[in-house]
Amino acid sequence: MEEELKSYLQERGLKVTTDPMKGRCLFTIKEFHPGDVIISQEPYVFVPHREFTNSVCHFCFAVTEVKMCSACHYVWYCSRECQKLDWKLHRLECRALKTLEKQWQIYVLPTIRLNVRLYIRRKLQNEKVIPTTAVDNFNLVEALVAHLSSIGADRMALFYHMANIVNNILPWSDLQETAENISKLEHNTVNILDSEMEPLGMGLYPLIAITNHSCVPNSVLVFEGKLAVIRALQHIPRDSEVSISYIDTASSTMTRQSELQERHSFTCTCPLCCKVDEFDDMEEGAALHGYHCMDYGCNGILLSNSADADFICQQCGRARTKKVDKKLLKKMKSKLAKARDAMASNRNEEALSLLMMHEKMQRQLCHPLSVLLMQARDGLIMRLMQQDDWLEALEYCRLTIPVYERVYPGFHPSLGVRYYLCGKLEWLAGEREKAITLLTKAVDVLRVTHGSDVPFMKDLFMKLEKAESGDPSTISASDMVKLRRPLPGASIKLSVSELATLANALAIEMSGASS
Ligand SMILES: C[S@@+](CC[C@H](N)C(=O)[O-])C[C@H]1O[C@@H](n2cnc3c(N)ncnc32)[C@H](O)[C@@H]1O
Repeated sequence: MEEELKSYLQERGLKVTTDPMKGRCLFTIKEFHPGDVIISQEPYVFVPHREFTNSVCHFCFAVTEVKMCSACHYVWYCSRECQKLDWKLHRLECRALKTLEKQWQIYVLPTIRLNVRLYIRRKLQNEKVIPTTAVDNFNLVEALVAHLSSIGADRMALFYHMANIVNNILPWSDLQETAENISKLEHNTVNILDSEMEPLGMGLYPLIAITNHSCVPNSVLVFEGKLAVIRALQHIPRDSEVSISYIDTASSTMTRQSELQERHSFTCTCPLCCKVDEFDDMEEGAALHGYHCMDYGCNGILLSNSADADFICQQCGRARTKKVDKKLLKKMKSKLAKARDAMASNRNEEALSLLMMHEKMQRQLCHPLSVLLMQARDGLIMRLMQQDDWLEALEYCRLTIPVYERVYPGFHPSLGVRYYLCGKLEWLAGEREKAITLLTKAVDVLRVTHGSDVPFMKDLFMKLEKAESGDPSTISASDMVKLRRPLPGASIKLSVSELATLANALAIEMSGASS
């Protein structure tokens, strides 16, 4: 099988090498050009995220009307075809889930299902019920990193608890092996994103998982349904390492480094991370996470040379004292708390107006290129779009463009998707020329990241063509997909709410055991 894999990769201009720091690496043995597909793979196992359980087909990952499996009530399909295609695997899963004792039913979370499916798929491949190929076999899963030695005792206890849940669903599973697999899944599973880079679910792609991370990657991971595709973002000469980004790169070097260490158990030494102590890197961090100059006409970056010193604008020399900021921060916290209260009791108008006030205060505090401000505006755009307030959403969307251009430079899917959204909003606002400019920019970026053949791109090409010909039906309200915050493209951890549910279950079980 190893030889088969080698020749599979060779045919695609690739090879696997090993590096003492990174482990396995994916290398090119031919050159690739921007937009070229480097490698693609169907998932070994995959499940939708909890919030999409009943809006995404559990087999083809289409976001559409789905029907529940009437036997287990856990799995949903868009058609009889999808149900049939999944049946070999789901048959065992279905039998296990429908006989599951009631007290265990609430723990059938996506991460647990992923493990259950991993077990079943391996069993079925061992029994030759499901065929194996060079790129679809459990050996590839076995070769993935698990970082068991760097897992803390608390986390390991949680993995064993999860393994216990899996064992209640599949009594023939092995506790230790499942706990180790959970760690493996944590380090290698990726978020499956839709074309607008919205996370729909998670999948394990053992071949794709050989690709290492860089904060300045030469490639990008995108999805066509559940098919994972790695595309070149630039010219990649032969004998180069293929890299993708595991995280949202819109953050300072220190933030990126701690996220990579915490979530992926390594220290990044990419060209951007190597600059960690340099002045340029500090300035960049201060723009992304720092304060606005007290002269609101000045866009200088503020730096402080000690913990209790004022911040000094590097452009005009004005100082910003921390005392003033404390007051403003207190006001902002209170607005945010009130907005959350309003959201919790569905007082949406009130929540929106509080969030707008909060954003205004944030403008006084944050540098115009701040990612915090950008994220707050993304949240507002989403809320305004949910209320079909296209004009107000456009105002905020325009403000985010320079920040997106800075934090997602070059061919970045998030930038392309943002140009697309802003272009659609400009069209709805009657700004034809601006819309065409933005849709053209979207095409330029997304053609490289997504390729030209996917339905999403065909739709964009058609919209641009219609806009250029002045067709009034180019974009309508139904084209406005509700925006959520894009998540990084690679690797998942258990979500906070999943962890809370499981930790709670663990506490209950332990108190039960001791009484
Ligand atoms: C999805 S795997 C990538 C393939 C991995 N190198 C292997 O041998 O299977 C992720 C793991 O690879 C390693 N890794 C990825 N990118 C790295 C980098 N830039 N520097 C050091 N280690 C890295 C880390 O151990 C990380 O947890």
